[in-house]
Amino acid sequence: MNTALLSLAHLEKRYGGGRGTLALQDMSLEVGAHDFVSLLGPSGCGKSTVLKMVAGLLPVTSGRITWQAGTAASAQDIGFVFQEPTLMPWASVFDNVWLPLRLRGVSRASAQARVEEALQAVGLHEFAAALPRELSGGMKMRVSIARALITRPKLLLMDEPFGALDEITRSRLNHDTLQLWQQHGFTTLFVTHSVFEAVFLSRRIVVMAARPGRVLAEIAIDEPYPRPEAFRHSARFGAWCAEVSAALHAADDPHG
Ligand SMILES: Nc1ncnc2c1ncn2[C@@H]1O[C@H](COP(=O)(O)OP(=O)(O)OP(=O)(O)O)[C@@H](O)[C@H]1O
Repeated sequence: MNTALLSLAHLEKRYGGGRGTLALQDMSLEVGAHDFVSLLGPSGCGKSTVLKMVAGLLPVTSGRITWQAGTAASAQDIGFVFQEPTLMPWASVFDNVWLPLRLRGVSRASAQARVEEALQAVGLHEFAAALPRELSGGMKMRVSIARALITRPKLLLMDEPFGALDEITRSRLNHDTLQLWQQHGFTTLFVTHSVFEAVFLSRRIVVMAARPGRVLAEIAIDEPYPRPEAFRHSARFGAWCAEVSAALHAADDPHG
């Protein structure tokens, strides 16, 4: 694998003190530069907790998060895409994407070329003046991705970004996410409940279980990129999905 961008060592998270929920137990993971790693598991296995700790939004209870020298975990190095697009409803697509630069003091005029480039990258260059309510769910998510990438982060954190979309839009955004990832060279840490989505996208899948949140297995999806749509319908895809599903169900929780 490439040099590690980020390494998680024996991470643990307990919410609410000594007797609180053990949200994550003993998670270790190396994320390489330009890696695509998915965290896959049922609700409550601690996937969002991991992303929030990596983003520095939540303190770890124990364990360590280490960044490769020279890639300090500043907000500038990390882009975050949530399940909800979280756009400002009163602001145009352009102004939503400009926001992270604006917060850094970059004027609208100076940001123009970069915002246009980001909108072009997600296929929304004709919608710069539109308001969020004029867009479909998939288009709103594209705006959210453009906003996350506008600062050219080294690491893109995606927390179930396509879970609320219809299947066709979801497939298209899977494809476009891989294209952006290949073109721009950032690292992606992606959270999903979907075995199919994890297999289609990832170089590696971290399979997790709940109560307590923990890692069950790490599976490398040894398939070349770019991954064409035909990959989804191939026997190899089916075999990967079967392997990942088996790992996921190894810890079947009768109360789950
Ligand atoms: N702020 C909090 N306070 C207390 N418990 C929390 C908090 N946030 C999450 N938890 C608990 O920690 C565990 C892991 O939650 P987390 O949201 O990380 O899981 P997840 O795998 O992302 O779930 P989902 O797929 O439903 O988003 C769950 O049991 C959850 O109830």
